[in-house]
Amino acid sequence: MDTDEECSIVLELSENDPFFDKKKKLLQSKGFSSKERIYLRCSSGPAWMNDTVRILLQIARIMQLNELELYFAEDDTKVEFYSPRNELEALNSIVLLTDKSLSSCTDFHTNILQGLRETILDLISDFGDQNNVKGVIEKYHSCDQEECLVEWGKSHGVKTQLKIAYVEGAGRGMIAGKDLKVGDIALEIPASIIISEELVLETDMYRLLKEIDGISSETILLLWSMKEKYNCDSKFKTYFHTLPEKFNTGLSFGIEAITILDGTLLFEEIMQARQHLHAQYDELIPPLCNGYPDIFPPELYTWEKFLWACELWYSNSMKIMYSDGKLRTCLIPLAGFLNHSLHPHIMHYGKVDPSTNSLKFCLSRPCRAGEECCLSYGNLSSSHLITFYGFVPQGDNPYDVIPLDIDGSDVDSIENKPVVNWATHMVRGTWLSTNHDIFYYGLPSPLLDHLRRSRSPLLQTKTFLQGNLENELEVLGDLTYIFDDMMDNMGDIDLDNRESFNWDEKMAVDYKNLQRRIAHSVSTSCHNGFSMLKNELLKCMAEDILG
Ligand SMILES: C[S@@+](CC[C@H](N)C(=O)[O-])C[C@H]1O[C@@H](n2cnc3c(N)ncnc32)[C@H](O)[C@@H]1O
Repeated sequence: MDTDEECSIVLELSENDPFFDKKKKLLQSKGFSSKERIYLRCSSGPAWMNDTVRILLQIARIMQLNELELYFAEDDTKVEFYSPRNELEALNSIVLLTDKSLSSCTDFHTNILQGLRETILDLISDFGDQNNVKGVIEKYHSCDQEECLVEWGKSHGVKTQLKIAYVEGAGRGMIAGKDLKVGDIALEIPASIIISEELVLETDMYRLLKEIDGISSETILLLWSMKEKYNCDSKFKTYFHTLPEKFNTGLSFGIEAITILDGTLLFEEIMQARQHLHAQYDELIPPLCNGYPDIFPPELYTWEKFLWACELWYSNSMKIMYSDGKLRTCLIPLAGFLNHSLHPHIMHYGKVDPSTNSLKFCLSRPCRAGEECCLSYGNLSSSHLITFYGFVPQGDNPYDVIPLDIDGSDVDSIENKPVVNWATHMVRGTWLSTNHDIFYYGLPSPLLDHLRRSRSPLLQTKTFLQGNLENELEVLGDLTYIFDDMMDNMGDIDLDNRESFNWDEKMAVDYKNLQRRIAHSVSTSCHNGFSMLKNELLKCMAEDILG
């Protein structure tokens, strides 16, 4: 921010950004550099604010891309939107920049900056309104246990603007008690009531477990929580009383649901996770119960109770950065009622504030009174959410990708242009793409470029020359083969008796339909591509004949 006559904001891509080169290239493709000074000139016409905001957002979006979004980001000026997460991060990053500038600018510039801030806040609000997935509140349930926990929390210093209620399809959730705006603290939890490894350090259990080679603090905490749940004198007994008796995650899927999943990515994910947990249980628990039954009473350390604790930690824990700079996996009473959304209100919550020694859940977008206030659990695919949390989020999940088992290593340069390497390749629903033109087809450019180069390393790509068009047809042919085969392997689902399905079978069917829809969209986009390419090839041949 300049303090002289010209008011400006500088957006700079950090050199420490792990994707600096890729983002710089994308910025350049849209006519920007990695450091852009944007002048805020109200004299430059009535549309200056909209024009300025559009440019600021274009740059901020690219700077805020994560790796997966970057893979699917099309180097095409038509693309204005990458993902809900990215949009909110980009808008919030501009608010942060204006706040910083406002704290150091002259009176002359205050109005301009405040005007810009208001405009961005309106955009954040509009973005939320357009994308709100309404949590339907089931008012008739009572939340006695939960109310006790709120009271217990308040007596330990919790500050909350949220109430607990039942939300259709998601169990309990947290609802705004009044209108909350960007930056407001919806919930504040003192570090003293967070369940972390610190609690266990002084116990006999810890002294024994720490001797086991390679045991993680997460595993120690998990074993501690299995016993603490039944400790009548536990400081956390009010918290443990509010936990469900059953979690219903993918880890507890029955054989029928698993059978439905045959041929899907989720099948592999659940099988691997279960094998891992069984191996861990067999290695750890019987020797502990046999050797130290006083500390590990066998009746508290059954396989079922172990699975319950695993599901608790997978679905309810958060990774928190403490003031000492250490990242700890924690259970956080009350915050554990916050549900996940693809359009979350709260995106940043993982750091203990050293000045208050508390964890603050601040809003990145407004939440109206009576609206469910949601978190982002992270950039997670539906298969991960089913396996470890037991639900499929509503709406289009940009992290639902199908990885492709092809060698990702690329040559270093082609046509004298440096090639940006990607170690792995993937696809997602092509309905998420805005560019279905020839040479794009709604598919990710890194994948297409890789397939083009591996078929024909020296061709000039994206040209209407016959050789290149034929190469494109072969690339799309390879992809169609992969995805038609995937759909065949998944088989059909008999949906006639869906209503009689159990919770796990329903989830399995929903997931299979999702993977099928993605594979089908890729196959359809390839077929549309074939038509475009064949038309161009015909034109090419006609021109050749006509000379
Ligand atoms: C941290 S807890 C949130 C509180 C939880 N609803 C409860 O009643 O205890 C995480 C669990 O909430 C549920 N959940 C969270 N977000 C959800 C969503 N968007 N849709 C459906 N269920 C959700 C899942 O069962 C998940 O394992």
